[in-house]
Amino acid sequence: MQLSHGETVLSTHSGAGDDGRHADEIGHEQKYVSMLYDRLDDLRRQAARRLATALRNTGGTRQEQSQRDSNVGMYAEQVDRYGAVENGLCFGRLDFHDGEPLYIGRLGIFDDSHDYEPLLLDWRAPAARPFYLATAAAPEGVRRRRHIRSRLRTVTGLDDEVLDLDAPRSSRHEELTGEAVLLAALNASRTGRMGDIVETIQAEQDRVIRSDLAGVLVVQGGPGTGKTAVALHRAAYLLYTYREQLAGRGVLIVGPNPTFLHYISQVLPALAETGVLLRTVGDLFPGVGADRTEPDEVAEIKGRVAMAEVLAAAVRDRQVVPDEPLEIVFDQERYLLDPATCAAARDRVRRTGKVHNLARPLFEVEIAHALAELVADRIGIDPYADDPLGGDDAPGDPQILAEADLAEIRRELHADPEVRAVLDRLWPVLSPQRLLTDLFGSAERLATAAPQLTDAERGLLLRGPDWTGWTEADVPLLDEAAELLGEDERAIQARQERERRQRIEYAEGALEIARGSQSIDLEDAPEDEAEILTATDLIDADRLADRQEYGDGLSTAQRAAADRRWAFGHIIVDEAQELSPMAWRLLMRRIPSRSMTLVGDVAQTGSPAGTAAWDTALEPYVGGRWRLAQLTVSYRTPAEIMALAAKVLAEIDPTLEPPRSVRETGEQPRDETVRPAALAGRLVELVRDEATRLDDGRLGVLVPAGRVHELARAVADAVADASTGNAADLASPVVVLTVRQAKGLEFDSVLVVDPDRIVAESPRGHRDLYVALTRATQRLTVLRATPEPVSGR
Ligand SMILES: Nc1ncnc2c1ncn2[C@@H]1O[C@H](COP(=O)(O)OP(=O)(O)OP(=O)(O)O)[C@@H](O)[C@H]1O
Repeated sequence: MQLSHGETVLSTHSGAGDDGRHADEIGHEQKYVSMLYDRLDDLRRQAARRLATALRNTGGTRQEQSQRDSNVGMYAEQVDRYGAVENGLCFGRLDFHDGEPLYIGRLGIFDDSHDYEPLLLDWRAPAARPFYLATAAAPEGVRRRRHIRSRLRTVTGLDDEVLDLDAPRSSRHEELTGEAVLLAALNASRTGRMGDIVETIQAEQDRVIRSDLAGVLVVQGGPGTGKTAVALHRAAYLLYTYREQLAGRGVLIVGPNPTFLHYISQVLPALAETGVLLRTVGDLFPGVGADRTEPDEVAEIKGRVAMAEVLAAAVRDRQVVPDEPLEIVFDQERYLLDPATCAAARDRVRRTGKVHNLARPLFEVEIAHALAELVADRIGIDPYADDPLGGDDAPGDPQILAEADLAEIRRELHADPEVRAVLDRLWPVLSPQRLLTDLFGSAERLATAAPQLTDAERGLLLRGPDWTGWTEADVPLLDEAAELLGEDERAIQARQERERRQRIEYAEGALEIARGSQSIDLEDAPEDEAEILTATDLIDADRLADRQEYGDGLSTAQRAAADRRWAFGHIIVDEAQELSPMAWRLLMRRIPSRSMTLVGDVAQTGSPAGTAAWDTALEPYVGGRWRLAQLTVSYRTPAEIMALAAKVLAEIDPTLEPPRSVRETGEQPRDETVRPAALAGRLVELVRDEATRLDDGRLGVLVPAGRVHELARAVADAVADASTGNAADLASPVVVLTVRQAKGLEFDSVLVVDPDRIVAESPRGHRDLYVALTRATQRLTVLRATPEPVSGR
């Protein structure tokens, strides 16, 4: 392994075979690290004990219950947090020219017997920053940066960098920190799950991670520059730095697909942050699972911003004025409600500016009023007469009496089933689902609501009568419709019930944690403590859930997930270039403060509805008020592979610069061409061959979408444990995916099959190929079925 660039540090490695001095140093660090683990154990026991006590406390006033509930949440979270940092608790040490050394780790531990001196600094604390930023040229007072390697609780090695321009240099790399540890991490076999990079965050990444909370930050970077890693560490950093501000509102991370979310799902828990909500856009309409797929061209139309107008028109279209007078039988008499009356009622209600469902009661009043006048006419009540009932002896004010009669008639009309049926026809209460189902199920409705689309486009939107379910592109439309319609009571009640169920789940989780702590701690807990811990059995999840209702939002993520109108404290979008204009609208509604981090690469846009320029996507929401950070170094893709990918990038846009690879492998990508009929056979041979070289790593086979079933079957027949599809198990040694499914993922070795077809399959085909070619950390093989070169189109 060679480095692509130079560096100004001295790197010494200690481990097996090291001299006595290193052994002493390892022994010294081991002592310190063991002391930290003892403290961690104390903290964990203390939190478990407090959780048990809080759980045992029942009764009291609502306010007391609420206080206890927040304690339950807080201690449960602490138990979680202390458990999460078990691996690699302390990974760094800074020695300064003056003063005491600082140890850096996954969380802060303080010495309560010595004025709360830090024993271990949280990596996110400002004082820990030189660990990531100090260089020989700008050492920030640091003399030596030490990476402490460990397995479980044992220190296994040390990597030191002396930040001294005059020190002997072991490499030429100018910009890397913790080079040896970094390269070890980059060369390690992939596991199918993303790991954290907290030990080796690089300076340009650190600046993004610690950028201010406010405003929109766009992080643009080529493949493998660590955008996803940075996005996740930024979430952890923001929660640490702005905990007060974010705890109640929560942080949402949006990713491109469920496989990707699964791939990254371990990172934040390993950083002891569990409260972040990970979702795809398709998950963001509570109660709807977007599990159907549809052709790209349909998704593209649904993603257009014009769909907002289409939906608004579709709602207006449901506020009906009949062509003919409507006959209503009330109290055995026939009445005719004429179109002009309906139109006047509709216009008056529209003018109030209320959204459709919330305006329906106003429309009811208008129509009941009009009908009541017809009824009054017939039975001879004259609201304007002095004595509407005509009797000389009628007591009281005749006008008041007339109004009372009219009000009574209106009430009866209101309750009358026939009148209600008319109201439902003229101004139906609609759910977003109903509006969309009716719209996409009717050519006439589409023609009325979407004159700006062509016949062919409307034809693409039209669904057959037995269509059920929703696609990802439907979700922003449902959300838009919900805004236009307003929520009716039933939806609110259903949501409250869902929230209650989630509180029960949360409470069950808290009880599990308490019981788990009980079994860990009982061995060495004094007897009375064991008493306290077993008290958790007395509380059931249902009761705890009821108490949570008045709690302070410790299940923020769950509450946010169930509430369409939740306003988050911060939103991070990964692969943000894939969002359609309608998806942007949805997300912006979830973040009125516009505190967002958007990471992506406009050169990798695969979705036809996605964006090719950040300013176009953001203009409608923040104008030009967003800041851009660029990541320029690729940690994933070795230089040899990047050189090949760069040719495809030039096809996409010759002005775009590929990222600089941080390393070379010395192995050129393989390129093979076979006759089309021989492709599947040769693929199987290559997969078998690669599988033997994999060691413990993973092979990704990336194929054209149009051939995925056929080629996945061929691979599955040839090797055991191959996985494929939207729910592919990335831990399998061999995974067969389309490029879309492989977005954001990486493998030790990658086989790109039939690149020409990948390019031909979509208008963004070159971008797809660029993504495919940049997924490998070690080896790349391109298998073609045509004689054309990869970049030759
Ligand atoms: N500072 C770092 N230390 C160790 N590993 C790193 C570092 N930065 C990035 N990596 C690793 O490089 C790989 C690529 O990172 P990541 O997936 O975040 O890149 P990306 O920019 O999101 O790529 P893509 O655009 O292809 O989705 C990952 O394995 C990640 O862990």
